[in-house]
Amino acid sequence: MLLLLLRAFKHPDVSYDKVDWTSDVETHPPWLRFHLGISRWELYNRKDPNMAGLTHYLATQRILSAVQKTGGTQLKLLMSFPNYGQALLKPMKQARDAETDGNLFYFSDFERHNAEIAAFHLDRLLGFNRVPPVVGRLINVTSEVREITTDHKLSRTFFTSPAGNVCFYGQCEYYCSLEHPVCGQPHALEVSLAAMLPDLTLAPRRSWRSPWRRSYSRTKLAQWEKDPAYCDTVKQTPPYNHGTRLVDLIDMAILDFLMSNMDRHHYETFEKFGNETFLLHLDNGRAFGRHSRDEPTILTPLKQCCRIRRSTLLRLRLLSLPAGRLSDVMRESLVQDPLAGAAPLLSEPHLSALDRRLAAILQAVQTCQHQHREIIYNDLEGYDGDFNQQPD
Ligand SMILES: Nc1ncnc2c1ncn2[C@@H]1O[C@H](COP(=O)(O)OP(=O)(O)OP(=O)(O)O)[C@@H](O)[C@H]1O
Ligand SMILES: [Mn+2]
Repeated sequence: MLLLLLRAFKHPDVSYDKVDWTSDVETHPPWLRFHLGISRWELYNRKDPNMAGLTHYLATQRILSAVQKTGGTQLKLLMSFPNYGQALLKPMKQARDAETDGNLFYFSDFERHNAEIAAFHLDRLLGFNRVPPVVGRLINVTSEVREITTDHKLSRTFFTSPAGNVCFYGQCEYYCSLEHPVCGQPHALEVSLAAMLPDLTLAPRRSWRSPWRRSYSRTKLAQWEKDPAYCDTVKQTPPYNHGTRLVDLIDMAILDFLMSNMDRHHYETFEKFGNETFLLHLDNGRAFGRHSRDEPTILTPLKQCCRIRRSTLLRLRLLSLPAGRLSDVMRESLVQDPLAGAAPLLSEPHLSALDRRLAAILQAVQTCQHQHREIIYNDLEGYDGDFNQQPD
């Protein structure tokens, strides 16, 4: 008892927990189990019982510190928990059902916290498992950011708005100004929290420029937009000329088309796994901006290359059947998020846009099948797994 009291005295509220885990997995916190479970082919296993623990952990752990995360262009915070776990926070900036202004270019769009959450669910339902787990959480910007931050550049930007809400804007390249505040109501703010990947010193990552990157210019077209045979060149260029890299890029285009994300300029891989590994689907904040129209150019890699993984095609077909329609399984999956109680994470028009876009992908595959003989990359050879079953 005395020992406990002494420990409490030595470690007041603001400190980290004493580390008492061993090499026994049972003693590991959820974030460490997540890190140790990363494989060459996926970021997590859909059936891993730790996944529920991890999301619950992110949604409920006491926040010990909040600092701005450098790198990238928009405001993000790095949150730390008492057991040394960390999460990347993106704040709510606009109402969930606000549609991106049609006069804004994709590179001027805000990031959306609900897009980060929905992208994690969608990626998992597609069987990719390449987005770090993300949950929604209602935080108190005063007690869980302002009062605990050691980041002076961040704390300097706090203010009380004319409406009486606590707001801040931080420091970053875009939208970090008094004109674009992030505001609580008056303290409560919806955010997304993504599990942090292992530290770069432990698991260095490589960043790859997407061959189908947009020009990020109002006037310039990218090469792929001018050359219909662009994929012929890509197919001959390492690492796209070997293994699963090209079909993985096409998987990523399929995910992006479904959620209308035009901002996939780069992607990352874990260096340790070399070129034979999955692609991380990080940064989905600009997805789900518009439900009333589709952006066909996002599907260009599929249309130009006419290649698709067999497992992906089977999953897409399954999700187009009335019994397991994508919009229905997404709706069901998203209600598990803690923020779903406030309002659905994706509005109905966004959900039905998923079904419409899925039909467009299957149509594109069919068009390919009329033009080419070998479009399917058989990644299921000798595999009698569960790809024909409903995703859960
Ligand atoms: N879950 C994560 N764990 C660790 N690092 C991450 C995670 N998510 C993103 N990052 C890193 O943080 C950087 C910035 O994140 P993100 O791309 O989401 O922000 P951004 O402001 O949209 O950036 P950009 O403007 O470059 O697109 C990424 O390049 C990535 O390397
Ligand atoms: Mn981004």
